[in-house]
Amino acid sequence: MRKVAIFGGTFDPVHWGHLLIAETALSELALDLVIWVPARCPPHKLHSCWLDFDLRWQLVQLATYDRPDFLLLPKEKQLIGSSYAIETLEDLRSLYPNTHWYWIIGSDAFQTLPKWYRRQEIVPACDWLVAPRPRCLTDFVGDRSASVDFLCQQVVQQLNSQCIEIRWQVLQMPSVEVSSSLIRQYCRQSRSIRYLVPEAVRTYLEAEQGIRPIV
Ligand SMILES: Nc1ncnc2c1ncn2[C@@H]1O[C@H](COP(=O)(O)OP(=O)(O)OP(=O)(O)O)[C@@H](O)[C@H]1O
Ligand SMILES: O=C(O)c1ccc[n+]([C@@H]2O[C@H](COP(=O)([O-])O)[C@@H](O)[C@H]2O)c1
Repeated sequence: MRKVAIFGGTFDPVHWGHLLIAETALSELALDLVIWVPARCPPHKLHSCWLDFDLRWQLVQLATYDRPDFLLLPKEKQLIGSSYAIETLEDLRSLYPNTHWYWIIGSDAFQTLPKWYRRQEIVPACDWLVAPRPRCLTDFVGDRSASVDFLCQQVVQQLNSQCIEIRWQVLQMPSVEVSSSLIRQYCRQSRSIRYLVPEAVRTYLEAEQGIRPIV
């Protein structure tokens, strides 16, 4: 049976943190494939995106094009309207039968799982691979991996109280502070985003969007 992970995100824009997470999942779980799914219209983000869907998709393509085990979901396969996880999974299941499914997610997004649309179906359908994220650990001192475990256990309890069982594990990787919001902030402040995003992403943004300075 094939082992495939879905990596959903807004990717506004894609950054090195995303690539590190996908790479860690691929090698730690010996996955066959990571399918990147940029959300056309993220269901839970109140603010509109900085970059439009076509550009966010194109930047993920630039960041992943040289990796045969990273597959970017073609634009035309992307749902029009809200990008609910269960609908993404249902579509991919029909394309990839005989597959064991994983879902890659940061620990901040994992904390929202007890509120996801049709969670009774999406949660048990995948193994959840949680990437530790410093921004949801600000209240903790000391052992950070223990803190991520603690946060995840709280999510498990909330799900269990809704009679939902979950299979999950924390990815073994250094936690990294980089985020799309930080990239957007740096761009607004005309600060360099070199080494925060792949070079091809940086140069494309600079050329297409006139984003400066990129020293
Ligand atoms: N540095 C990171 N460490 C761990 N998980 C991350 C990191 N960056 C993104 N993720 C996870 O990757 C997935 C997609 O993230 P997304 O595209 O929303 O980027 P983001 O950096 O979280 O964006 P923003 O800063 O706008 O919220 C989410 O599950 C998110 O938690
Ligand atoms: O299905 C849902 O209800 C749902 C609610 C919140 C987030 N998601 C998914 O979580 C993934 C990460 O979202 P984000 O905001 O961190 O980019 C993305 O694939 C979303 O479709 C899904």
